[in-house]
Amino acid sequence: MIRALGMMSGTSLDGVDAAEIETDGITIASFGDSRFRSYSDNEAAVLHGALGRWPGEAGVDEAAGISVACHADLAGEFPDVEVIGYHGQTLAHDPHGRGTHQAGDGVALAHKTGRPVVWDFRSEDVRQGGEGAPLAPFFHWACARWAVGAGLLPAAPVAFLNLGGVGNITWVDPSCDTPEENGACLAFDTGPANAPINDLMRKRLRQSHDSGGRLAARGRTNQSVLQRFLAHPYFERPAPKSLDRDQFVELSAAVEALSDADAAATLVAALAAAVAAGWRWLPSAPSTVLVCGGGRHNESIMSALGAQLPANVRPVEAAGLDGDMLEAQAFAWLAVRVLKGLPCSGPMTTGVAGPVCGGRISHPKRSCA
Ligand SMILES: Nc1ncnc2c1ncn2[C@@H]1O[C@H](COP(=O)(O)OP(=O)(O)OP(=O)(O)O)[C@@H](O)[C@H]1O
Ligand SMILES: CC(=O)N[C@H]1[C@@H]2OC[C@@H](O2)[C@@H](O)[C@@H]1O[C@H](C)C(=O)O
Repeated sequence: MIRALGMMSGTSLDGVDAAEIETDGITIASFGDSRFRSYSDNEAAVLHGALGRWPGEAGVDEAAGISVACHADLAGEFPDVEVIGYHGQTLAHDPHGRGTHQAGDGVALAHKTGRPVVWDFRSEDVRQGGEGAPLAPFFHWACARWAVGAGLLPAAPVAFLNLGGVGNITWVDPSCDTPEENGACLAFDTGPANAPINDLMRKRLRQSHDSGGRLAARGRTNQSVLQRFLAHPYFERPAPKSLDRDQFVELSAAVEALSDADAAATLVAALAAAVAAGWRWLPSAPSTVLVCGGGRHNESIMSALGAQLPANVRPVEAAGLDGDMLEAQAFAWLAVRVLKGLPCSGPMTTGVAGPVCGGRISHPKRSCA
């Protein structure tokens, strides 16, 4: 077993999650400590300013520097880990065009932390024709197996719905022995999740998010905005498929004329309707949807999902897991898979032709005695 630290800074741009697990890259032996470090206003402003940019473009080096500094800070709080899985900050994602761009530098992080760093998890999948995202699905398989083993889930297909800046869903059959085998997983990004809500709150009310979904709870969904949103061709595309953070900019533009509460309510309804629109791509209807990511703290989102999905909608804590740290844990687990040469994605998670290992391994500089 290897003690690994995973660090994830997601598309909601709120900060960096760090979590430790012990694993052989297949089984989860134990979950360890975790921490969150939020971005300062200045860091968040620089990262927001660099969204949509590619390596070499203005602001990208500064964003990468912020990413390395924040991650090095956090890693210092986990002195016992043997390897670090470092996702980096996604600034742009265009898998069938310019590629995928996670700002950061694993070489610099390895030097700063003195630990081997596994990073650049998505590029190889994209290079081989895949979406490069989502990558947490194989870990969802490991979590489902862990929860079944602990008697917290029945050995039946279940879905994990992650609500970060963007939403992504994984259908998992925990009776499969490997995540890459046919029929084990099916995954895709569902649509926008917290990113447009956060953007609305920041722009109109100078708040980072709609705490508890209280603003949305006071509003009414604008049906014509919702119907226009659902006419987007993305929903007709079969899975696997992935999204860039701001691929649905027209949704944010469409709520501009609405009151604060109606705009928030409409964005929540759009999130839930997007998940419901993706339901048809699942191999079978799961009886339970386990929700992870910050969106599960938004009660308006949870009740909209409960109303729209033909399944029990529960926070992932119902299966003994930590919904705030699942993605960071995923990159710890994936780092160990990369070290062992095991695949991190496959045809049913990113649409790539065959299983892909991906990731780069950077070692700290050795000083000469
Ligand atoms: N108490 C809360 N009430 C409402 N929303 C919340 C609450 N806590 C967190 N959130 C939402 O969840 C977001 C953070 O979610 P999370 O940490 O899962 O995102 P991420 O890791 O950036 O995303 P991604 O999955 O896209 O990589 C916040 O920006 C906010 O929008
Ligand atoms: C390109 C990119 O960073 N995508 C993120 C984003 O945030 C959620 C969703 O879109 C998912 O596809 C992915 O993150 C998670 C960790 C994943 O790869 O599974």
